[in-house]
Amino acid sequence: MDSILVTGNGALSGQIPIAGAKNTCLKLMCAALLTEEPLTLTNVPRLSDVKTLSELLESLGCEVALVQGGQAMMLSAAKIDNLTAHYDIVRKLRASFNVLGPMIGRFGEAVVSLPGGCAIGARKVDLHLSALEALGAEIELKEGYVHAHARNGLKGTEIEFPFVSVGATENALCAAVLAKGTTVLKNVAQEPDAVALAHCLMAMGADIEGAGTSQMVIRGVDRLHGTTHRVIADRIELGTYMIAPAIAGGSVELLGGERYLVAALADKMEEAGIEIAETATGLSVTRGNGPVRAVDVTTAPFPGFPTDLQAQMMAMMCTAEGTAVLEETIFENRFMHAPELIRMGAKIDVHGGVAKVTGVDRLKGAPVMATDLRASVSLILAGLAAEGETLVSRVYHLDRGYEQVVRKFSGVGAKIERIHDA
Ligand SMILES: CC(=O)N[C@H]1[C@@H](OP(=O)(O)OP(=O)(O)OC[C@H]2O[C@@H](n3ccc(=O)[nH]c3=O)[C@H](O)[C@@H]2O)O[C@H](CO)[C@@H](O)[C@@H]1O
Ligand SMILES: C=C(OP(=O)(O)O)C(=O)O
Repeated sequence: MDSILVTGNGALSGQIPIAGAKNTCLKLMCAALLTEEPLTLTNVPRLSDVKTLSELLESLGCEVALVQGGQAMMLSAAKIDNLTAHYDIVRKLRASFNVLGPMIGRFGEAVVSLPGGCAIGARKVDLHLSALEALGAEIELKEGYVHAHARNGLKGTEIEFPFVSVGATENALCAAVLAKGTTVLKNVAQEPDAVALAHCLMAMGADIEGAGTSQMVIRGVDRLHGTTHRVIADRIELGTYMIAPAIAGGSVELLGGERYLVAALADKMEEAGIEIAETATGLSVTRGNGPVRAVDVTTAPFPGFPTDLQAQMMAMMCTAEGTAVLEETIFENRFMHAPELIRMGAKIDVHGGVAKVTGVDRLKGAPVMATDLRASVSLILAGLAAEGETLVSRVYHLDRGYEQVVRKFSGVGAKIERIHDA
């Protein structure tokens, strides 16, 4: 298994291009199953998750072709000949469970393994299933698989989610676009990923009102057609690289970054004393000479502070002035980076869903282990300003969500290299 070696190397300076959003792209790829016409995606991130989901779609009979060096993808679901999404692929990423909505919507039948993804909590799928049942699907759980049938097709209805779920919103939306009649989805996710999915579906002929608000009204149509859709910038990659100069010092421009994607993070970073400015080509982030102040953060659905940036924020707070309280409200087991940061000299107390981080002057490099995707990158961030060498092992987690991570960090002056396992 490869590792990444980071050596604290002082202030950063330069530009980092932000890739297309993983969590948007994966859901758009699933939506290709809704039509026999080709869906073309551009600004596709070159990530192992994209490759894994391509393999899953291919196993169903979908044709997937990458062009432009992997940055554009053509998907054709004209000849779907298998309606079972197998455990050996679905277990690798959570987003693969989102083939269920499109398959039941278009074919009235689907067998999908219960999902995997980062081990950050129980991550139930009850909301996905109850939404599909409300639309008329019969659901049975057998040997780790969801068996869904809608022999007479799905019928529009009103569904109110008890709390916000991005994945369940997206699965229900994809199932409803081809259902008979009108579906009203209440308390839906407003994450840019879910909004982008709705916009792509609308470009494919779906009739959807209210994307980006807490309620969506979907009037079912008979069929969808193909389109070309550009994947929006990855707000989590953007937020991660925004935090880099806040930890290491210096000034970095994030090309393609837009403030609305990371407003909750940008507000907190400004409160901590970091300067953020919108430029003609993206967002620039500068750490001046003053200290970084501790700021409290509570994760919440969009437009709240994203759970996917909590680990990176914790890395930033490790050397801030004062004590920061970080509260994780989305996933019950998402502080696995804390013990690793403590190995680097951080002062962190975790009790349930709350971590108290008291800033120290400097972290010290250490061998650390990546436990999940965002935890991995938080250790790299911490290593940027640590004294000596930080060796982050198990970087396969990182490859799921960060393309060309070594090139992007070293492009702004970080001392970082990938050590390939012999
Ligand atoms: C609201 C939120 O921040 N969602 C994040 C979540 O999306 P993802 O779609 O993976 O998760 P959900 O938004 O569905 O989950 C939100 C919460 O609801 C729970 N839940 C979800 C579905 C369900 O059927 N039953 C249930 O109990 C989950 O365990 C979690 O506690 O992880 C992604 C990857 O880290 C992030 O990009 C998303 O921003
Ligand atoms: C946890 C993530 O991915 P997944 O939902 O696939 O585990 C993530 O994108 O941060």
